[in-house]
Amino acid sequence: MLQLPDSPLCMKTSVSVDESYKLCQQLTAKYSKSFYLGTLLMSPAKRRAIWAIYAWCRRTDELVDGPAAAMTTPETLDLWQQQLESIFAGNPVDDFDAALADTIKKFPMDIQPFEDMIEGQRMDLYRSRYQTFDELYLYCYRVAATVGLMSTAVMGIDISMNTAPWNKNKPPYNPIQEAVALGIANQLTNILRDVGEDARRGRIYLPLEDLERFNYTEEDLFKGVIDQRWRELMRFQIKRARQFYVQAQKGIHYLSTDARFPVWAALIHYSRILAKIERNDYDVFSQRAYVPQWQKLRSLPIAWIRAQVL
Ligand SMILES: CC(C)=CCC/C(C)=C/CC/C(C)=C/CC/C(C)=C/COP(=O)(O)OP(=O)(O)O
Repeated sequence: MLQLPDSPLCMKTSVSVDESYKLCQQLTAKYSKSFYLGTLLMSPAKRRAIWAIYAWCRRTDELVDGPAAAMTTPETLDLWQQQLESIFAGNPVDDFDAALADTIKKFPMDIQPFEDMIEGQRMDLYRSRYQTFDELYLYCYRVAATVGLMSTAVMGIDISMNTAPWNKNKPPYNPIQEAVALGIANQLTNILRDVGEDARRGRIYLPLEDLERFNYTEEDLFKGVIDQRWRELMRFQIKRARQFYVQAQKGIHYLSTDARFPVWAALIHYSRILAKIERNDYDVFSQRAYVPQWQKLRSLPIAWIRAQVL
């Protein structure tokens, strides 16, 4: 279980910045093997920054999704927000924060996506249904697109992609919409993969308006009914997620050269989960759409080629 301070603002970091990065690295490697491998393809400075961001996001998520989540109240998130402000003011509170405070100094970024992510976790505290796709989009924006914005600030953009002679006076194109789209696509994929697991916790992330459109009820979902209505509903959801992947792809060549390969690798890997759901005939109730390690490895050369030519 992750260590979260009881009374965060009273604590002080007891480790050096390097040790703090090490803690963030270990946490990243422990919780997300493939994400961690992706960061190894980046320059040392950027990869450390991504570990610091990942550690903060994971700890935020853990507050409402982890083993101690039953103890989390809105006040816990208020304290977490204050701790965030303290990090941004250059006063790290606990041992993981020192790395993030250093990252913010080296890669200037806005506090807004971090605050938005806390708001997203707050939604998980009081909501277990989303009526419309717009409502779900807001949730996905807060818990996942924010990660895209934070990471893009670290990965940086490639000025040479942006400076045709006739564009010299224009600011370089920053692929913010595309970064947001990848976060949304990833989160929608996650939601589709985890329908069964979420239902067992009484949660439905699929918009209820979509259930209604395909004449599929909440009760059907809790029973795990797989029929023509369900398959049509899932086809619709998968198509929507893929549209966000397509939008995201268009932004990758604006990123700095060393970031393109890991981002392509992550995009290909995550979108494969959708194909896996199709291959499982849309059964997301009794099996988890899982992409085996050898398939992840197989997509690396494809990702590499795309990063060079697209
Ligand atoms: C495309 C452009 C221009 C930039 C890229 C910007 C990036 C990196 C976007 C990706 C953002 C991202 C990683 C969002 C997180 C989404 C998500 C659903 C994470 C799931 O995390 P885990 O819960 O650890 O997943 P697993 O359960 O699959 O391990």
